[in-house]
Amino acid sequence: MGDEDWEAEIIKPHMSSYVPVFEKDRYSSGAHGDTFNRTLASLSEMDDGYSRRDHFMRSRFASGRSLGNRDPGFSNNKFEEGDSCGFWRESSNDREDNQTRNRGFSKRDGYQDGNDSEASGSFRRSGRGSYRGCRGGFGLGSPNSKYEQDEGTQRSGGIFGSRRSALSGVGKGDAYQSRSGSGSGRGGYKGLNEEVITASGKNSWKSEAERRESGDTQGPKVTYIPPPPPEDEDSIFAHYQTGINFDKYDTILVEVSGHDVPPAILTFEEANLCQTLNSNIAKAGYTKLTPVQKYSIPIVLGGRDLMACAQTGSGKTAAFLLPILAHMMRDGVTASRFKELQEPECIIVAPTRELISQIYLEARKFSFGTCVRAVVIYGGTQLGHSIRQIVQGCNILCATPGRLMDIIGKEKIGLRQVKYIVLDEADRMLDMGFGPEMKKLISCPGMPSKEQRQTLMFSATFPEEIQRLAGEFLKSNYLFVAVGQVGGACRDVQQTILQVGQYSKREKLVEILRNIGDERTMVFVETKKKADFIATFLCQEKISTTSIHGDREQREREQALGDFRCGKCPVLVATSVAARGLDIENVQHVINFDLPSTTDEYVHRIGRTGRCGNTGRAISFFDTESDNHLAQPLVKVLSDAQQDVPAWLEEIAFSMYVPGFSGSTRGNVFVSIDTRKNYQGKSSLNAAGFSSSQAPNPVDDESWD
Ligand SMILES: Nc1ncnc2c1ncn2[C@@H]1O[C@H](COP(=O)(O)OP(=O)(O)OP(=O)(O)O)[C@@H](O)[C@H]1O
Repeated sequence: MGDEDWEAEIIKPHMSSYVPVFEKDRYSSGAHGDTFNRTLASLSEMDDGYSRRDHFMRSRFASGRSLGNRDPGFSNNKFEEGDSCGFWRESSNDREDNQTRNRGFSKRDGYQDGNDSEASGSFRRSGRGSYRGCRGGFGLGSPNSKYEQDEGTQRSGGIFGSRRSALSGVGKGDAYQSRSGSGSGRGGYKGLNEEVITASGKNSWKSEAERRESGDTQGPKVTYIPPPPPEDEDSIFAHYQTGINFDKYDTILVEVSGHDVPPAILTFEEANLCQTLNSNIAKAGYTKLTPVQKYSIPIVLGGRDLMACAQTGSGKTAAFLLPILAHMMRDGVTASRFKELQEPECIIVAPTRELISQIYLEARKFSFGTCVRAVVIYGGTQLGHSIRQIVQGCNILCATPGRLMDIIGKEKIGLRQVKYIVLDEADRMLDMGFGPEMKKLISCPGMPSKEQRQTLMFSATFPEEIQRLAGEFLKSNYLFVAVGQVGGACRDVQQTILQVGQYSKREKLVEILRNIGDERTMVFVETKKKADFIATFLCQEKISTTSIHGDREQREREQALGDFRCGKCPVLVATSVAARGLDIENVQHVINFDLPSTTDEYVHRIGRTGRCGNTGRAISFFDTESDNHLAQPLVKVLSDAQQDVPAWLEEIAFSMYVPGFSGSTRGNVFVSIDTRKNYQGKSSLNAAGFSSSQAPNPVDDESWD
């Protein structure tokens, strides 16, 4: 099911999330007296969860199960948090696992059971945030009575800010006002990436639409209207510089498999784009193609379906946007105008709100000066606002899955004209969490069949089992582009693994952050509660910190990202909701306070730094009490990325040796390939690219259609 598209906030009396109680002016961080305040007493209340889960639950890196909790302990410090082995027990809805856990790797451990965590089934996750400008279409301020109805018009800080400049629009004052879960009595908006807790306290697997139908709606409606992004040209084209390693992209091996592969292009000129697009590319500061762009642009221009896998931060967004826009321009797309039912030519979906907003801003940037109008809609915002954006005209619809399905259900979007569907973070979009929504999307009435549309999938990770599912969405002769090692970590990120026990993690974190100074750092933790807790703790230590996770309201999430982006809060504590896709300038460090449960998640997390040829650092805390099962795959990730592997880690990996783990297949967590090759055998490898491969036509294999 769905995404993060919950029009209504769900207020439940018995949510199991801990709700921190913030007390004004106790502690503060951030420039304008942002409150990140909570009483110590409240911290001591956090004993309702976070128990040790047995280690079977975390049996393997990449196993379908959540890898369990790491009891952070923290009891031997000035906070008294619950029982002695942990500061709280992890509640079933606290974990904010990401796709890979959701995905489940059923072949080995089976899919995770229903309500084990957010990772399971229908969760949604959200988050990614940050923004840059936008042009028409946003907001147009005044409420439209027709859609406004009783939804209210709350406005507050938003995610649309210039990349360079701080988010000017952020609402004041609440850099940290976390409302985890519902204990506050308001439940907080539940993103589509997040569990919904029903009145019974059970996780709900129903989509918002389903709940409405069944009368299972409660709580006030979401009224948040994101502020429009800046519309001046400078903001629209704001960008950061490519890094010293940008040119090294040329040396990465590229593999293309499939039939009749169009030759790669070497320059933007070769793509033969229209003048306006070329001018936008230049204004965006792009002078040279990245490898994924060299290959994907001609493939998409050639009308082919594509599954592309390239390292984090290497320009996948432009790799699909530019050729789609070029096609639309060539096909003589007409300016869309106000209509109750809009029929976009292109639908782009991504798993989190902040990511889809980022993609929207890219679409707006590249379509600047054309008649193509891009629109973004996502959960956690007022539905009427989404509708108002759409009815004004929509050629490219950027959406999170749940809001998209809601809008289609409301007949504001017709699908007959759809020529392009893009799944960004495609492995996430096809896993257990979002896969069902995506299937619904392609079987919606009016949606052109896969033979009549172009379907494009992009990600840095592409597990084989997900690739197989993707066959349902793609024409049988789709092409598979693998830049470098599929699912491999970006080599521009220097990875360090530190042995840190759970009781020492906070101390170590503070030590590292003090050394880092003001450099932008993302700290990943495993649960929403812990995100609150660690952010609070850091603020108390006078380290300006904000946080993002699925229990924060959308406005808060956007503000948190804005504060992080502009440097007001140089530390962002995040759950996996922020692991994918966020493209924030100058994130120099990623710290895995808790290791994630899968290598895919690890790769995405550390990919928030070291982007676009820039270098970055990732430090991960490895707790030998709970993380030993991760040693083997970690060694693999490190060595594949040509990083130093600590001897102690190798020893643990050796001691945990799993017969059959070769490291070369994705039993295989790390390396995926075009799964069709398993059957067909042929492909070719190109250095820096310029040849391509010819695999037998997959249509020959019945498992592929
Ligand atoms: N050819 C290029 N020249 C200069 N900058 C580029 C080029 N292509 C992309 N970029 C910039 O590189 C950054 C990363 O691009 P993008 O977000 O598309 O990466 P990605 O591959 O989608 O990453 P992730 O896997 O993390 O989602 C962006 O700021 C983008 O504007």
